[in-house]
Amino acid sequence: MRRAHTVEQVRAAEREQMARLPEGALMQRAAAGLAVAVADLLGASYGARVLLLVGAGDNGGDALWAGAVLARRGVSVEAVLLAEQAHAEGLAALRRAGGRVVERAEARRPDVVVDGIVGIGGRPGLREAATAALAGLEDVPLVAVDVPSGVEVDTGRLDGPHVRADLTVTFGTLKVAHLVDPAAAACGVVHLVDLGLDLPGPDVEALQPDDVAALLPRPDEAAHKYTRGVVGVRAGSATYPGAAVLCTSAAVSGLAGMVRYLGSAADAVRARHPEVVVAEGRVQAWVVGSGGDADAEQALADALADGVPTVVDADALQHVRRGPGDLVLTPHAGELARMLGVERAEVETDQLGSARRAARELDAVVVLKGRHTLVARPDGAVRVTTSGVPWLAVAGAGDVLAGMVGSLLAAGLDPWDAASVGSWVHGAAAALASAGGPLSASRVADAIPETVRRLLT
Ligand SMILES: NC(=O)C1=CN([C@@H]2O[C@H](COP(=O)(O)OP(=O)(O)OC[C@H]3O[C@@H](n4cnc5c(N)ncnc54)[C@H](O)[C@@H]3O)[C@@H](O)[C@H]2O)[C@H](O)CC1
Repeated sequence: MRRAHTVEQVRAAEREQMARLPEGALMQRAAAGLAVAVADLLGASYGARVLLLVGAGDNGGDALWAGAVLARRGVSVEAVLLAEQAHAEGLAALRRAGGRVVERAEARRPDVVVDGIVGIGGRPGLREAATAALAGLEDVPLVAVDVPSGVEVDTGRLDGPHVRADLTVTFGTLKVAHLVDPAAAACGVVHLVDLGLDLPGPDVEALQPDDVAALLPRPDEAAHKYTRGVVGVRAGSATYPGAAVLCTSAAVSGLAGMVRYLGSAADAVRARHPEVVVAEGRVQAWVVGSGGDADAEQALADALADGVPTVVDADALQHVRRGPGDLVLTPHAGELARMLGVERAEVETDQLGSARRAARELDAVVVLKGRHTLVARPDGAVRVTTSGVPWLAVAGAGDVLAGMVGSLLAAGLDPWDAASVGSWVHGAAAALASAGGPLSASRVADAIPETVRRLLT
């Protein structure tokens, strides 16, 4: 499990650790890890050029101390100071090692830029001096210290100009901005340097393959189709029969024991999946709404009347009301904006806050689909899905996700586990189906069994 903590949690843990260590030891650990990461990026150190952009605080101190380590390895290190003051010990160390402080205008073109402007002490946006210093370096590989300067660390929001990093070297623990978009997309590859911090429970977390494997349902020796769970699908319409096929393609991928389908696309579903039972009957979970069009409201009412966990997708989402029952809602940003009565841009800017608000207000698990899909629980717990690929942004992908989550609900996972495991497998199946290239939603559904096999063997 990857865990991300808030600035307050990190600072408290750092204070505890600093009390146990000699003065400055934590920063030395951080700087040493940063220097190794930059050296790896440079390849050959000797004669390479590194430009440090240094802010007023300890984030700049990390950069200066790392610069001193690199300078002792033969790297040509120059530092541009962007504030009235800079970390005194770090500055002295850099100069002792042969590094130079220069004005931006006289700095030589570097092989790597190190963003030590601000870290977890920064407010969102960039000041004029930072923006000016970054100008002209857009095509130079950039390493952010702790977090890219200008992002909102605890929410993942991007309010104003910010640094876009190729690599972010962070310390002690991940921060929320490393996992939650849109800030996560500005971090590049995130490398964590361990500081030995004693940390509380995380603010957000990201399932890893071993976590998913541990949560996936497996049939035992006595299993039969009913003990493995029956998932019902009420999806598709005369306008969108294909959504029913895609939704059942994922539901029938083998994680539940049986799939029932009720709706107007029965012929298309049966033709593609003869194992799907097109008849009324008991189910342990429903999936409603994918391609539902005008049928969605009645389909939702009929499904909710059964009082079983229900995935609500697409056209059924607008009919959801807060109420009893284990609901998993699977909106994209536009659908969530309509549900919350806000602009789409607000949801895209504050994905974490929007997902948490909807989960709390509707008393449901909310899956806010995106590059890093968020899975929010009514109590505020959030998991981030990092297994996907940009190629997954295709029509029908949401239909497949809904069917996937429904099958896990029917198999007995609780709504948060079903939604976060389903989202993770959905992303991983897309990565497998993509293999670096384009894909269709059908191929994602087809890749689910192999994705699960690779997790379980
Ligand atoms: N404390 C430790 O043991 C360790 C800290 N590490 C590094 O320290 C930074 C956090 O340092 P801090 O001094 O608290 O804040 P910053 O350096 O992030 O910010 C400094 C300063 O900058 C001003 N400021 C705020 N917003 C902006 C802005 N948008 N633009 C420019 N300047 C801004 C404000 O005055 C701030 O106080 C942490 O990220 C680590 O890099 C070590 O890594 C680990 C040990």
